[in-house]
Order: sequence, then structure tokens, then C-alpha cells
Amino acid sequence: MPTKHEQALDPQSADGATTLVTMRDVEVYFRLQGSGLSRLLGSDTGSVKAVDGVSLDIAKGEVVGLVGESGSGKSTLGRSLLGLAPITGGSIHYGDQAIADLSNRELRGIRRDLQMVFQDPSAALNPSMDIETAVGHPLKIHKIARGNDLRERVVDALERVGLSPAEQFLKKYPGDLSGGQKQRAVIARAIILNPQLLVADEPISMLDMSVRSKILQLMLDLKADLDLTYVYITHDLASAKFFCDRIAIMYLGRIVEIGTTDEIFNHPKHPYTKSLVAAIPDLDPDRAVDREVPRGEIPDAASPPLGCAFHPRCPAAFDKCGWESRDLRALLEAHWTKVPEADFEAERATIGEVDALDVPSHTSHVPAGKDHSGVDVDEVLTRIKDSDPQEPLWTGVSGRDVRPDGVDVTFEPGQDPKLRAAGSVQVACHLYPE
Ligand SMILES: Nc1ncnc2c1ncn2[C@@H]1O[C@H](COP(=O)(O)OP(=O)(O)OP(=O)(O)O)[C@@H](O)[C@H]1O
Repeated sequence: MPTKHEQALDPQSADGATTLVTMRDVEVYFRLQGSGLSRLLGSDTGSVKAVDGVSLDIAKGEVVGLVGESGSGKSTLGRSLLGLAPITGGSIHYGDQAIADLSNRELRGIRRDLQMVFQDPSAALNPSMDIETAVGHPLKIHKIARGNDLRERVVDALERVGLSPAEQFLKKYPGDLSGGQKQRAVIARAIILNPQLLVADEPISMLDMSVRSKILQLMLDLKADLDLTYVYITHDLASAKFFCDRIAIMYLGRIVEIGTTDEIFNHPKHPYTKSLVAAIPDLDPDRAVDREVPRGEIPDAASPPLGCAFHPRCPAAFDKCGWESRDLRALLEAHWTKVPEADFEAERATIGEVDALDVPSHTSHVPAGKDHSGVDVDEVLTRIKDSDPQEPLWTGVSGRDVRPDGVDVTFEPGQDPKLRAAGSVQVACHLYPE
């Protein structure tokens, strides 16, 4: 007879697996503080969309990877799952319980089932607490065991994570342990309450190369022994390949592609996924291939690009992708870093102040410099276009109106691609229309 709790966790998905966590349109927006004056005036200081409309089901027993560059929202999404980062939109259900609706007491109860392993084991362990106390702490907090029973459970957890013989570790302090041993102790603490799901946030990135795969192997062994489910957060696609059943590629708060590990590695669809897969270092120099690393850096999440957020860096971008004023400014500046000094001086004098292009818009005005006209500006724009006709920004230009004081450049409004099925993966990219 299943317990009430087990019944709650028993919505069967189509393929028969039990869905443990259901996320729908999850948003985690952080309000920007702004200056004291703007707060006083009540003006809108904007927000960072750390997670921006993520839907994801996690089946019991799965290892789901959240992969992306720094700032893509992986940690915030992982934290939101445990109620550590409050959601500002959408819903997260653990079984039939909506995480956002839980009281603090109920959340504490849920945290027996949902545990987190962090990146830095040194920061996760109190340096003045011995390992027995640290690993047994959750049992004490939840009033589950004490005395000999508690010690036995700690010994069992330490043995399970390979800190063996456990008795030799009980009275040690974190400072006595290596990085790998500390992370094993952190994992022991995370499993001691028999959780259902572990969110592991870059659990190996601060460890020596020599122990990284051992820790991942330990986690896989524990998964088999304890029937665990993992959410594995990493910027390192190679480790996700080893560890995950399914991988969600994140970019600026969104999932841009999700599929089985095999699909993601062997048939990546989103240009961002392709670039991440191509950027994995190849240990065999004879098999080295050209790397299609995305150009530029990940944009500011407080002011993401219009249209598809990846378009400014995308090698496959085209007219629909959402070109805008900031792309034009970036293009002008990139061009000016490449031309000879004299051309730069002349073009820079022809075009006036371009700061206004920093306001995101599909219409922009490129002003003429002092003693120059719109015709002169248009000539410069033509020269720039002719110098690199493959530049995808020009596919998005729907109008170039020459005015006396400059040129109005209008872009196709573009669209923000939704995540949708493309073959056996889901992908958010205009290259894969409905
Ligand atoms: N408490 C917060 N207040 C304001 N902004 C935040 C906060 N936490 C995260 N952010 C912002 O949200 C975005 C996503 O951050 P997050 O840490 O989730 O990304 P990440 O992919 O895990 O990156 P990293 O690997 O560097 O941790 C970033 O732009 C970050 O600056």
C-alpha cells in the first residue's frame, strides 16, 4: 500500500516513468536595486530575468543536466526547485505540492526529499564542526535520530560515499580532508535523509582533475543504490555527457534545446548547442576540428537582446532573428577595430555620436557627424556592408532611409522563438519552424 506521499508522487508520464518534478513557465526575476534617487522617485529600475519561462518535467530516476555559460540561469533554476530562489511566475510542483505555496515549515519537510550539493565543499562545511557532527546535522535538525542511532547512520553514509573506514573520519575536521574527501562528506550529508532528488550545482568544478570522474562515478553508484534522481548543473558539457540521461541547454534564462544526451551530442540542432559541442576540447589532435565558438560574450541578462536572445552571437542568424539598434552599434565598432587608422578617423568623423543606438529598438537613427550629411553616412554603411556581405545583420534590415541629418535604419521586428519539437529534441530556433 503506497503512503500518501508516494501516491502524491505517482503521476505516470506517457512512457510509464513517474514524474517527480513538474516545472511550468517558471520565472525568477530579480529586481534591480537602482540608485537611491530612482528608488525615491519610484522609477522602474528593471529586473534581471534569471529564469524566464522554463518548463521541464523530471522523471524519477533521471539525471537531467542544466548546461550553459555563466549567467544562463542554471543555478537559479536549480535553487528555485528547492524553494531557495522564490519564483516570480509559473509553477513548480513536487508531486502534487506547489513549492511556492508551501509554508516555511512545509518547505523544511520537503527538503528532506530535495537536497542540494554545492560547488565549493570547503564553503559548504563549517570548519569548526567535525565530520560526524556535520554529516549527522540534518538528522538532528529534523529530529530523526540521536545518540548511537545517529552515529550508525553517519557511519553508514560515510561508508557509502567512500570515506572508509568511517570511524577514521568521524572526528576529523574539514581542514584535515582533501577537496575530494570534503565533497564526499558533503554528499554523505545530502543523502543521509534518504532524499528523492539531488540538485548538484557544479559539484566537481572546484576539485582536482584526478578526482572529478571518481566523484561523478560515486554519484552514479549512489543513484543506483538509493534510487536517486539528479539535476546536474554545469558549464562543462563533457562531464554532462558522461553523467546525464537528458540535457537542457540554457541561454539567458531559457532552455534553448533539450533532448537525450545522445541527441544533444550526436545531432545538436540549436546553433548554440552546436557551438558548445564543437568547443569541447578534443584530446586527439588528429581529430581536431574548427571550433564554431559563438562570437562575443553572453549579453547582460538585465537587458537581453530583442528577438532570439542568441542572435547577436549566432553563426546561423538570419532576418527573422530580431536584429536591432545595439547590433548595429556593435557592428560599427567591430568594423572600426579592423580598418586602417585613416579610414577609422574618416568614418568616425562622418558618423556622429552613436550612444543612442544603445536603447534597444527595431528602428534606429545613425546620425551624421559635424559637417556631414545622411548621404555621407549612407556611403559609410554601404562600404561596411560591402566589406563583409555575409554579415547576417544586413538580412534583418528592412529599410535604410537617408535623411539630411543621418540615416534611419529599420529592422525586421523579428520574433522570439518558442521551444518546440524538432525531431526527437525540443529546440527554440527559427531554423526549425513549426
Ligand atoms: N540574487 C540575485 N540578484 C540579482 N541578480 C541575480 C541574483 N542571482 C543571480 N542573478 C543574476 O541572474 C542571472 C543568472 O544567474 P545564475 O547564477 O543563475 O546563472 P548560472 O548559469 O548559474 O551562472 P554561474 O555558472 O556563473 O553560477 C545572472 O545574470 C545573475 O547575475
